[in-house]
Amino acid sequence: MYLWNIKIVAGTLLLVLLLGVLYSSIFQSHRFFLVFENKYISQLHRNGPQPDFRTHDFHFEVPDHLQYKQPSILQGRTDVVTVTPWLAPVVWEETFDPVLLDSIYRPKNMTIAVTVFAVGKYIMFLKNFLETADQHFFVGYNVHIFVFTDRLDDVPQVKMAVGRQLTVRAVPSYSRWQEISARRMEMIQILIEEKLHNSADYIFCLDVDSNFHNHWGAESLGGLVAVVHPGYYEVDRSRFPYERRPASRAYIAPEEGDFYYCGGAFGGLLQEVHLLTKTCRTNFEADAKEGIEAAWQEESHLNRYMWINKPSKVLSPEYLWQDFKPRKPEIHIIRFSGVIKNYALIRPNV
Ligand SMILES: CC(=O)N[C@H]1[C@@H](OP(=O)(O)OP(=O)(O)OC[C@H]2O[C@@H](n3ccc(=O)[nH]c3=O)[C@H](O)[C@@H]2O)O[C@H](CO)[C@H](O)[C@@H]1O
Ligand SMILES: [Mn+2]
Repeated sequence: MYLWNIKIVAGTLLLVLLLGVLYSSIFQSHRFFLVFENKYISQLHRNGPQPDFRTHDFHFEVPDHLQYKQPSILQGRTDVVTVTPWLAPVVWEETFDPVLLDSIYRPKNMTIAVTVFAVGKYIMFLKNFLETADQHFFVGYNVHIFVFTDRLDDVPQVKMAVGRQLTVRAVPSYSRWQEISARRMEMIQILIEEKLHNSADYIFCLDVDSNFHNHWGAESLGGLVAVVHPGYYEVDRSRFPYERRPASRAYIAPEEGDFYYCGGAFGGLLQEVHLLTKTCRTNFEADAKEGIEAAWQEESHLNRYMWINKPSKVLSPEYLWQDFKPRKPEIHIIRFSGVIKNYALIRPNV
């Protein structure tokens, strides 16, 4: 009888122990999951409260009897890759027909918003940016350019074609160029929430120290649009200048990532760019609280975002070249390109 009691007590203890182990393992994994979610926010509130964005029709109707070159699935560019492994188009010259695209998109009467920051001495780049945009960027569409600057009196008067408008927003200046560049995410997020969500369809966020040289139009439209950086498309991903410290929310491991994308040009539908900017801003600020600034500031956070949230359209380096780089044979046209600049003369810090 005594032995029987000991067996019951031992059995009960064993059961309690097993339940304890089970409980703590579930609790721990749950907690780990929460910490992970918290630390590496890849995208905020896709299903949560969002501004009331415009709805879109993706109906591709063309006028009767429109004349254009016969499409082929056998002939076309063979020197470059024109689709990603997740089946997003990669846009290169000669992969699209601008006449056909305009006949689809122009009747939709959409508005394309553009953000461009000209803080401190970068105001010197604004005139050429605006003038060349008028000549090459979405010609014939409604284009609304938002200039963010701390030098309101120095914004140049530039004549713009019918259907195009410019709005100037005052922004503070920061003492470090890294901060000026990175804070763009926050300001674009706020612009979309306050003003754009129901008055534009697509948005492109561009560097001011760049000029347009050739057509940039409807072929670039997509849900989430990224540009492959001209300096890294021939480089193994382990050598991309991604943020490599695991402590940062922009971290990407050497064997991870798709392309190295530019911080100087990205865009897409307003709701997509809203999520991107909000997520990058949140992660940038959370890193800053822990004393970390990613290797290339918001560009590093953008690269992590685009790795997790694959862009639906990828623009080739034709869409952001660099003037100091000799043109490569695969680059048949340069549409937009960064000017050569003297960093020591124009940045507030070195
Ligand atoms: C071509 C490209 O992808 N460029 C990116 C690259 O370096 P960049 O050398 O192109 O950076 P940058 O000096 O052009 O700064 C980015 C942008 O911030 C604005 N600005 C900057 C400093 C200043 O004093 N005033 C001012 O207005 C301006 O719009 C400028 O174009 O890495 C940066 C990381 O931080 C940004 O992601 C840039 O977009
Ligand atoms: Mn730049």
